[in-house]
Amino acid sequence: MKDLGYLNKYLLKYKFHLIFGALFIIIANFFAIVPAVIVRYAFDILQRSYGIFSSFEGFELQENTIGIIGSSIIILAVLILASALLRGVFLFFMRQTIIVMSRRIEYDLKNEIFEHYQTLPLSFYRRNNTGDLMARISEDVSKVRMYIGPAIMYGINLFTLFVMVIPYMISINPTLTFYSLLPLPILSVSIYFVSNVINKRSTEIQESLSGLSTYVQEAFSGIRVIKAFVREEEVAKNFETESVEYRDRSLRLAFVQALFMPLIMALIGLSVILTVWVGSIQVFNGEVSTGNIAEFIIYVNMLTWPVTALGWITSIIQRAAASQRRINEFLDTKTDIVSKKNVEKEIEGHLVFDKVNFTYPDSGIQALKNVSFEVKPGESIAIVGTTGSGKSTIANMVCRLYDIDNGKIEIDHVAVEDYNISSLRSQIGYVPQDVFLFSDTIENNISFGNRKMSKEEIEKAAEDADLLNNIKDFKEGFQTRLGERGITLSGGQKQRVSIARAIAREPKILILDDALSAVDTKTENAILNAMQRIMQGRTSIIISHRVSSAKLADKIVMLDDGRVVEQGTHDDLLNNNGAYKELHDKQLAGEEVA
Ligand SMILES: Nc1ncnc2c1ncn2[C@@H]1O[C@H](COP(=O)(O)OP(=O)(O)OP(=O)(O)O)[C@@H](O)[C@H]1O
Repeated sequence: MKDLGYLNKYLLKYKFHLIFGALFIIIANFFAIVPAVIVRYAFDILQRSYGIFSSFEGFELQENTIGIIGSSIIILAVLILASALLRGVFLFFMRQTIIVMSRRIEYDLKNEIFEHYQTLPLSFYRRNNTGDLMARISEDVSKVRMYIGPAIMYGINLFTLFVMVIPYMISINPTLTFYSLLPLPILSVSIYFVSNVINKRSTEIQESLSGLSTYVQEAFSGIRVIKAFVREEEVAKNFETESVEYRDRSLRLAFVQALFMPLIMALIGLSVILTVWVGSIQVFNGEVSTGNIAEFIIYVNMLTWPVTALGWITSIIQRAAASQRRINEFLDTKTDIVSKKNVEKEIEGHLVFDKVNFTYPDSGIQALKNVSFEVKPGESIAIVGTTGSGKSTIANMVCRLYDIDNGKIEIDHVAVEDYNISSLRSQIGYVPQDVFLFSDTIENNISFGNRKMSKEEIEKAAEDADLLNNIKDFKEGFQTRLGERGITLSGGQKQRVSIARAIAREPKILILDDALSAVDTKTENAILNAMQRIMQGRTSIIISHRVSSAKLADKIVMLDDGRVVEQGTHDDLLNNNGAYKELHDKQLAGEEVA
């Protein structure tokens, strides 16, 4: 319950919805009670009039009596209709205030969680899988909404109806009240247990369903591999196993759900029987009228749903509390990547790594060991090395996606931790190793870093990334959609869109993390030459496996197992006859053979 306290700020925000909602519930309940009282009057009028009617047996006056009784009943019927109508109007207002409030809070909460997600560091995303992140923002928020909406609404309804009806019933006859309400607590407790079983089974079904959809999604994403390895039959068999589990769980749920209504009906029936039985005895004792029995039956029916709802509300609140606890867990996770001094300035791009050590927090792998190098503004540096030697880690450090263990990383003599993070990142153009493009147009993908880019700027970026000719070949040019419902680019084309996106924002530091691995050496050289213009006046970090990319850089750093083993110009390193020369000769020989 404590966890749900987090939502109080939202309830406060929408307090007027809540207050008016409660008011409308009270008014609607008032109009629900009125017909019961009218029915009692009608019954009593009928009973008394029957005596008068019989005494006029054989007289003309008997006809008139029928007329008088008939018109009184019609008036009462019109009053009942009017009450029902007014009740309906106020029930409409009740939902329009409280359910609307719950939908607004749901919207606010989703936005709050999403915005919070965006502030969290990469390590958070490595610890938690996407499914978990999605579940909290969709399923958990929906469960919480059930508390803010239906649970609160039916809770207030139950409370006001009890306060209004039960004292009134007791004032008429306490004994009859006791017997007619006797089955209701049993109803409430049974509903609580039944709805708990329903919830448990629904959750199981949800899990099966998400397992099933993850399986289908992966099967279709990897359809090429499945077909190439002729695994269709096995995949279909696995799908069937998952489906069978889903079907069986659904059937188990259907069984419990089928119990729900009969249980309610049986207990209501019991209440009615008790009311009629105990009521009749009291009519004979002269303690109540027959009208009172009719009135009590209506009250019992009126109280049944709220009492049923009590069990249901309790289980909704429990589930909402569990969901809110999970949401709070994420909301309480704060990013540890915060700026120390919030320095916001235009950088020139003087980058210094000084004895930097870094260990990935989740894997415990020390990816950088005592790494030192310097790049002057406008210079280019190539970082080469074997797989897993720590090249991409250097890019992560410059963008401050992680904080280093010790040592110093400075840009323009200011430690990276002191920069305002958004300001720093917005001046860096990063082409990651695993290209990620959005399912959007090519134009929007290129202008992603700065939506206010002009058409000319976007075209220029595409030209510099050697992409313009490809785009011109597409029927819709820059408006061509990529991804699921669009076209599929080749690996090299994707890399070039990613490069265009990075250079379009005119960054001060440009990082190409193995950005040309999917293009041939000829295209690689063409792109790098075209990029000379862009790289001018910018600090460029070119991370590569290939010596052909590295040799264009002003300086080369050779990494091995997280350590700098050599650094200098291409010629220096060739003269050194060390690891770089060895890599160079190997790749040259490879190219000649090819
Ligand atoms: N996010 C991460 N969490 C934990 N460990 C990581 C993470 N990223 C990389 N590592 C580990 O850190 C080491 C350096 O990885 P890095 O990606 O920097 O290598 P790389 O030189 O770029 O390799 P490649 O050329 O294959 O891309 C590797 O041993 C890798 O397993």
